[in-house]
Amino acid sequence: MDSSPISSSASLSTPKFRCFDPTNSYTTTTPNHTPIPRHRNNYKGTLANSTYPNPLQDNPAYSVVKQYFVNVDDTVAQRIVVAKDSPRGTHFRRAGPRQKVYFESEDVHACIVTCGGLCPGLNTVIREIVCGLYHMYGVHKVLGIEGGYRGFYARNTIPLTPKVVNDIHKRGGTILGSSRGGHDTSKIVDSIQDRGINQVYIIGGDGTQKGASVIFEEIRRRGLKVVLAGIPKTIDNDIPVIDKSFGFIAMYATLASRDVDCCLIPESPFYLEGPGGLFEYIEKRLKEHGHMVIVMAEGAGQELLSESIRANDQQDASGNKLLNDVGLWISQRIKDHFKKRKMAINLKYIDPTYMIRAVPSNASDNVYCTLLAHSAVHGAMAGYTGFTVGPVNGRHAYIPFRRVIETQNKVVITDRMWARLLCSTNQPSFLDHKDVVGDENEEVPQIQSINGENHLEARATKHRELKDVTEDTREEEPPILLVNGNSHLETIMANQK
Ligand SMILES: Nc1ncnc2c1ncn2[C@@H]1O[C@H](COP(=O)(O)OP(=O)(O)O)[C@@H](O)[C@H]1O
Ligand SMILES: O=P(O)(O)OC[C@H]1O[C@](O)(COP(=O)(O)O)[C@@H](O)[C@@H]1O
Repeated sequence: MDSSPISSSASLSTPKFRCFDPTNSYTTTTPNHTPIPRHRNNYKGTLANSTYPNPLQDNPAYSVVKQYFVNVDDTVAQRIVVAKDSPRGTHFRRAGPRQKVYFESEDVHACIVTCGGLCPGLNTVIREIVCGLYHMYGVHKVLGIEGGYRGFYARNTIPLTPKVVNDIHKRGGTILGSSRGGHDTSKIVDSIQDRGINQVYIIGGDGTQKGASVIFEEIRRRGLKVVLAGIPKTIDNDIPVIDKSFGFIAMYATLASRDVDCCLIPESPFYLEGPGGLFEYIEKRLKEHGHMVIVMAEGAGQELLSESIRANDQQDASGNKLLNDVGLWISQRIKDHFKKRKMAINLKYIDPTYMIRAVPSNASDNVYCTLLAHSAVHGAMAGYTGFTVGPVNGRHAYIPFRRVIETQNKVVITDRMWARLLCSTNQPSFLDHKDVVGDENEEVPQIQSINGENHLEARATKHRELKDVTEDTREEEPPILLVNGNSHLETIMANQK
């Protein structure tokens, strides 16, 4: 029986379910204190007791593994660096196979859905959920829901077997299709209920996890014995708590490729004109090297657009704000600037969007996606529910939906990783030391989190007003490659050759 301190069996709200800590996590106050469960309300992070032996114990592939099963008491700490006598912080349930499982294999009827924007790796996750269920747990009823959330009530389904998914990880996109919008909680849960599904695997970004959380609440409200597992994907790294996700990010692509001379991201406001501005840097770089590559992440420099252009409150079907295409606007500003300075340049602007989003995943993401999928399967088989799986400080954990939807991850531009990028490109930071030092008593966040950077915005605005100070002419046309979106530079560079 599961005797985890974070899954107290003390309070039963219905005869069917055991009542659990709402976050599947707990917080300790001091190093010596016993874990204190948080919010002991009516949240249920698991179905009833796991009673069946895990079929993995008879699997020859795993019989060689010492201590293969994860102790039900094991947790993963969200904060691993803590000052003496400071709170220990939140702990999450450690992911992995349990000695006892909640479901008997033949009783499982699982389904998989992919939602939101495409991301390299979706097919790998689908493949590994199907193969994990089949080969590790002997589960043979797995259904693919086509076309995202709306597919639950409006589209077809595909039976998924290891044979069907065998090669899909070599292809981009998702074999199930995806969509934005169309989240109708009632209809989705009706469909889950009508089809007799008891394990739901939902792969998607922050919007998808929000949708999953609402479905989870409805499932609970109806008292259904259905587990819901979220697998996070994100092209823009905005899911908090987890160390990383699969997909591509302008910052990491820049760091990895070393081909980029300047990477512009929304978290780091920049300005065009005057000392320390983008134009000055472009000119310097072109004079030094004769060419340069600028990467613009989606959403970078929105604040540079005038009020009239920015007055765009449109949203996509999922409610995401539609961003303006700053890349095109900046391309024109760069051209105008150098024309005025009588310096000939040859600027090529490329917006790769789905060329990036729809490529197959790379080797490292394939392995990462496999771990995510297997962790989700182990959790679901053990009867855990309402979680997103992901690595926290390097160890996979089951993170309650609430934790991953309450905030958005951002790049912290006063962290070492952004400094590494600045160091690798040599681009200006668009900051002064005094902007960075700020309040010396301010606590450095341990994970990337939302931080108010308004002083940076103010400075960027100030510099935007500055005018050119020198005139110069050149005859050659040094090329600039401006790459927009969440860039996968290998693709871009290959397309250029
Ligand atoms: N707050 C929300 N509540 C319920 N469903 C949501 C919510 N936000 C997004 N969704 C649904 O999740 C799906 C994916 O969301 P979207 O924002 O397009 O992509 P992503 O998951 O990649 O961020 C869509 O079907 C959308 O309707
Ligand atoms: O590339 P598309 O389909 O136009 O979507 C753009 C949306 O996707 C995002 O880049 C987020 O990607 P995710 O789908 O990974 O959450 C948003 O920032 C933006 O709203």
